[in-house]
Amino acid sequence: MLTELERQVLRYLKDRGEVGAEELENALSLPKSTLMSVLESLKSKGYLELEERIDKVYELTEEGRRRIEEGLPEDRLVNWLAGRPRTIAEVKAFMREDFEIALGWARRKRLVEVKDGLIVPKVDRANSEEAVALHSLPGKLAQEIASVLKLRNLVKEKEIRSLRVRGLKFEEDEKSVTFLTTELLVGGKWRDVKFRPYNVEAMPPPFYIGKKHFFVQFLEHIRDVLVSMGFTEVKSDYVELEFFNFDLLFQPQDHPAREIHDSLALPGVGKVSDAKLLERVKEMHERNWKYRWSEEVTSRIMLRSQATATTARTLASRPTPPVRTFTVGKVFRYDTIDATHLPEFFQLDGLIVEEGYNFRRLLGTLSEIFRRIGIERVRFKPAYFPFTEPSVEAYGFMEGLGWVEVCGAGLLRDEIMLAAGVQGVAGAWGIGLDRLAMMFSGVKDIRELYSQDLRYLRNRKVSWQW
Ligand SMILES: N[C@@H](Cc1ccccc1)C(=O)O
Repeated sequence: MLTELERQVLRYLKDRGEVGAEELENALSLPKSTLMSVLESLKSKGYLELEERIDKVYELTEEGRRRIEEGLPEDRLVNWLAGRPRTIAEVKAFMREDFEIALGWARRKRLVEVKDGLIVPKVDRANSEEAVALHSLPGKLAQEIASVLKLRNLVKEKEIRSLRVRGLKFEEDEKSVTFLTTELLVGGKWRDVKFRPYNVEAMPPPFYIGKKHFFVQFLEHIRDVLVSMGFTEVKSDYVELEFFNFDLLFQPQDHPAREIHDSLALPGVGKVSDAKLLERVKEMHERNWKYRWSEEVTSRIMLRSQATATTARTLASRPTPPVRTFTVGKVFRYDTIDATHLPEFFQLDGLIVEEGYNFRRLLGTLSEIFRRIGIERVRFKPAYFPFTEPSVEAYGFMEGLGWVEVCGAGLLRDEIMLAAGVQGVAGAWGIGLDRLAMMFSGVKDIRELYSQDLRYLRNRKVSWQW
């Protein structure tokens, strides 16, 4: 069965046989894309043929446009002479910079000859065929004249593509049968009807099954990696006391990270419920940093700026070693949004507390995490964090990107372990997850990780391999 549009096209073709697609487009006032799909469909059903044509047309160059206004130099020369011979000097004075061209072409075309220092016209007036041709542009040109004009840099070639539509059948094929019915079978009528063939190449409509956001998939993959290494996930709230975000982590109260332009303060205050812990932290700050520690500052609330705040809370719960916990969560920092920065992003922070844990084992733990994430080559560099000693930064090698900073880590300071009242040696680390996700998914703009555009998300994939 043909659609109404297909029938319309056939009706138009019936009287004309062959037309240009552009003509059809205008006659039926259809958008080009619609017309094209109708034509393709009719073609596949054998109603018409399509032929793409490439026509050469010519158009004026800048110079061509100027010449056509003033007249070609040789024509101007002849028309100025108006049948009378003139001296070369006179002609030069009139033609100026066009003298050579004018004389050259006029002689070649035998419009003038040069005799005894005079330029003698052989015709009274000139209007060369080139000038006539130029006036007809843009359009087609005869081969010889086209090559002359091209040589004189007066025209340039342009290709115009067009589609010719040639009708083959103009009446709709007799109706074909799609389903074999009992009636057709019993009556034997199936012998006479025409069956419509299956088109096994037809594209089915896309079917979108529900799936997780690719960034969520990535975060879950990271969780699986940590769980596979014997870690337990812990969580805490976005709204955090400065106490856990900073003080318990040995970050002094005048530390620049605590400034308003770095972390996001919230109105109101909270309370540290463990008075003894509070007392020990106060003592730790005053003894080591030598300043008057303020309980007011530590009670302020903020959007946590590092997932290490969750680690601090884990320590404050005084777990008995061995401890292996991690947290995957959002953190917040004041920042201007661009392709690589957002004021909120994800961190993975981990904690290991064990008897006899040490720095070398920490480096081993980190290498193993990265190996399981898919980063085989890791390098370490000394670093500084207020809460760890010694501290390192880890760099992972990624194809096409080189060495990329992937993590900060270290052994938690004794001061912190003492204040928290936890036995053993603790290794801690923080990994920025957004950048890793960008690298694994090939996303160039961090904002895409948070995209809610379904059309975009349907085609987004993360691969766990490089
Ligand atoms: N919290 C640190 C990373 C870190 C975590 C744990 C130990 C050492 C470093 C950051 O955000 O930069």
